[in-house]
Amino acid sequence: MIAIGADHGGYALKEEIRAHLDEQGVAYKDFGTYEGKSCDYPDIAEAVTGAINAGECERGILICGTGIGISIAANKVKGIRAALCSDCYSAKYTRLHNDANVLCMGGRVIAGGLACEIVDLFLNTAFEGGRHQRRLDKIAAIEERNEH
Ligand SMILES: O=C(CO)[C@H](O)[C@H](O)COP(=O)(O)O
Repeated sequence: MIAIGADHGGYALKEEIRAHLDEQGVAYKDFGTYEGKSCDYPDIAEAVTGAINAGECERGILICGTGIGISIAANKVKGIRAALCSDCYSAKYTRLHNDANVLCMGGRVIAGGLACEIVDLFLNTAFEGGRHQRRLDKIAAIEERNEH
């Protein structure tokens, strides 16, 4: 199960991605926003990352206007590795090397066709492990050391 969410800046792109996921037969849960009205991206980031950390969803897709604010918010949550992607190479390698569990995109930055290609790579590429696991362990250790 994939968690998906967007603020008003990402709403239109979220709807395009939902249609794409429906076509592909990918199961997802939509955490809003459910209309184009102004809302706050940290609330959406917290809902989607909460579903991942609760084990309800495996991975998430988050969209705001630039993708930046929502990725900053998502990366505040322990255990979340959120990657802002605007190209296919980054989407592939953030799975291979970073085991990213949240994909972030900018609804005011990229078009629907490219975004759907990015989503497919994010969902269908496996983590490589090996030396990359050592680096993820170091990221987790930073989280532990900076917990208050
Ligand atoms: O991209 C974003 C955060 O990084 C937001 O979508 C953006 O800041 C919203 O702006 P506005 O309220 O002017 O529509």
